[in-house]
Amino acid sequence: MMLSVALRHAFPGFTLDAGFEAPAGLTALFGQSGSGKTTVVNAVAGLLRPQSGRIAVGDTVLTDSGRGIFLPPHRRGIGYVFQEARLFPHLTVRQNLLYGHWFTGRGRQPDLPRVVEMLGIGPLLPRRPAALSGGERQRVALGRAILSHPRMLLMDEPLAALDQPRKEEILPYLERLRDHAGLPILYVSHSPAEVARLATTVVLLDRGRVTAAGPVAAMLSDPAIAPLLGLSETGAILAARVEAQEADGLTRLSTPSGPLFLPRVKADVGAMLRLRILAQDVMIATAAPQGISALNVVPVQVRDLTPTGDGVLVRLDAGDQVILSRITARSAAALNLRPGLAVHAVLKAVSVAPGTIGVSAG
Ligand SMILES: Nc1ncnc2c1ncn2[C@@H]1O[C@H](COP(=O)(O)OP(=O)(O)OP(=O)(O)O)[C@@H](O)[C@H]1O
Repeated sequence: MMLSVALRHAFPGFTLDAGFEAPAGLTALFGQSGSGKTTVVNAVAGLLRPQSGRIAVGDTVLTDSGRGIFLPPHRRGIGYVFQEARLFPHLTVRQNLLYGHWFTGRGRQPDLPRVVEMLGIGPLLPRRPAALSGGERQRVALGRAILSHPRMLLMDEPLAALDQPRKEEILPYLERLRDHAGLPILYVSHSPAEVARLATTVVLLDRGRVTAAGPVAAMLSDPAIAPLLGLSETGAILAARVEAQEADGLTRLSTPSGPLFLPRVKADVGAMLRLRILAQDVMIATAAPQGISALNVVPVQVRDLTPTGDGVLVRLDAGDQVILSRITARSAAALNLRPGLAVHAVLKAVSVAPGTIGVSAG
């Protein structure tokens, strides 16, 4: 199942001219304020009829200006999750969950037990929304969206109204949805950390146009693209496998370029993790450093150097993965860094914050 979007719509002073494809998994629509994210979301939802364009999910055409097709919002089969969970206050959680199903279930059995289990909301079923925390409400809203048997999910900044602990509570459920729902999820976000943790595909919008799109690891490790998310947030993601929980509180991970050690990660041995390593937290050493406190020294090879605002972004090949490092131009010159040079990337164990570790499928 794939969402494909091609749109052109001109407002006075702003033209959206955007096309992208969102496969099953989570596609993050990322861009500055005013770049056109909401306009895309409204067009996909059927709240905006574009002057020209085509939007389809799999074989189902939602909008096709050429053929005069424009399905109304309630016939699009889209499950929505907004910033604020819009639950019915007078209904219990169970009734809220089944509400969408009554309208769109089309006779199918609701898969309530499976969804309740996936979202961990069993104990909440008899309660009303007023008796839930913000994070719990958002989990119920996710459940309601899934139980409406949608073709796709549309999430517009679903975590923006939550504080950090509440966000942490929801993220694992979003990961499960991403990996197990088998649906395209179009996810609007302002947050590079959320994109790095959740996205399978990233679509970058700038002034109404798609400036880059592709798989998350490639997008976040591309020195021409990554800084568009904000230079201080630039960082590659690495896939790693949990190898062991060690006695001194560290977790040993394996990557194609060797082991990594992190403060205890709550994950089972064998689990695959997605690590985010900010470019500003990576130092480069031309010789294997001795007598330093950093635990993680990874042998890498310089692929290229890209000047950025106030420094140089160095792309480092680590096995078949990429690490980005941001250093000063002076350091790059002093180390005589050049493509092909074998060096060591020094990562501080603390540079991988718990909030940016995600579990991913495969
Ligand atoms: N109905 C409208 N009439 C005129 N201009 C509009 C209309 N809707 C949106 N725009 C303009 O289109 C541009 C893109 O707006 P949009 O809300 O899609 O951006 P956004 O990326 O979602 O921004 P934000 O992150 O701030 O929500 C803005 O310049 C906005 O003023």
